[in-house]
Amino acid sequence: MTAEVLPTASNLPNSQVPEADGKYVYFASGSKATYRKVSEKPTGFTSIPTIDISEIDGSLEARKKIAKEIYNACHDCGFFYIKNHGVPDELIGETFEVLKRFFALDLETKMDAHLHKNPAIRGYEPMLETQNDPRTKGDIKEAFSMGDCAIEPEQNYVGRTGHQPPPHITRPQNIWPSKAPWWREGMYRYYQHLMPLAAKLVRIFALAFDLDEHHFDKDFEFPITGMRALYYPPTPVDKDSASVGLGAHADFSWITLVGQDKVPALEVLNQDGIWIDAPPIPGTFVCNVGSFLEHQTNGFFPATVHRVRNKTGQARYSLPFFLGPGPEADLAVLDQFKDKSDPDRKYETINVGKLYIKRVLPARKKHPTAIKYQDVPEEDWTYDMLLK
Ligand SMILES: O=C(O)CCC(=O)C(=O)O
Ligand SMILES: [Fe+2]
Repeated sequence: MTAEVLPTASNLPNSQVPEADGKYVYFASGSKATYRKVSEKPTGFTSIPTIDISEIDGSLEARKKIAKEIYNACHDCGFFYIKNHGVPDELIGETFEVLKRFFALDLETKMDAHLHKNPAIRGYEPMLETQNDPRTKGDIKEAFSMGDCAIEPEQNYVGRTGHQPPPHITRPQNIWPSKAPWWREGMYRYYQHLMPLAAKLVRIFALAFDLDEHHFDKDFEFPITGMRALYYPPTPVDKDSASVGLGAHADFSWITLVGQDKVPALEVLNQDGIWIDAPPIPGTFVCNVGSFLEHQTNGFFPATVHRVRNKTGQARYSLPFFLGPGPEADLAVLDQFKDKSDPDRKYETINVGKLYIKRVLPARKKHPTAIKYQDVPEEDWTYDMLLK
């Protein structure tokens, strides 16, 4: 699934965007803009499978069955829904109520936790602050991100890892609004349920690859996580308008688990350049492969491109949970994928922390961390720049 690379979108006047003739679709890949040709004879996926994982704690045989289904879905589509995942519906419903309450707060209360105040580039982001698609004015959404932090007590670092946090981590990687303590509580309640579910899925992936179930445990001992609360106001979307909630992109994760409230807006790009809807299905999370897992499978599991366009006239809320290996992990292509899939790919081992920083810093050029290190050449960037 390689994309045809054309001139970057930012260099093109709108009238010349190749997508306008219906033959190409545009998306962001890493920090680059690129296009995919729309197939004349479609053969790609037309819907996203739903996988029942009720037996995720069951017998080895039952878990291998789930693993097989996930394997097929990841190869065919890069996306799948999971149902019977064990996270209570009430908890999910309550969490979305907390999201609505948070985004309805006055700007000043939210800006107290603006992500420019945090070196790890987490916290609150007001409307139009990111721009996944350079042809637009920016992404029409508000967001709040938090994630792994070795020293926030809620994350029980010592209990989970059996050792003390690294001594160089002296300040929290998350930032919270001082006037809304219930926000931190609500986000953590959900996080505490998603984290163990994500860990179980990592073991299912090991089974899917016919590896020891614990094969990836070391890389995920204290993984990089990101949880991003999102609010998309309704936007007018017509054929000629490029207005989007979140521009087309592939995720920078190993896997992502997205909780969606009731309003549909997520669209997934298939191999033919056709957008397939991924509406909310009650009681499910929609999951997708991110670029780390794509790398380890040599592209056999694609990090499928997706975008959000809220055309419904209603407010939409969603809550992706991004899981990646720990920053120290070095990811090689798994042996079984070396002769499969994309022959042009390089099999080099990638370091998670190094790749992570290369992805997040260029996307936030005005962030104080990006400014602080602007004269440092990219090859010298380290993950620890986000911790100081
Ligand atoms: O809002 C959604 O449904 C998906 C969000 C997403 O793709 C992302 O944050 O990477
Ligand atoms: Fe995404």
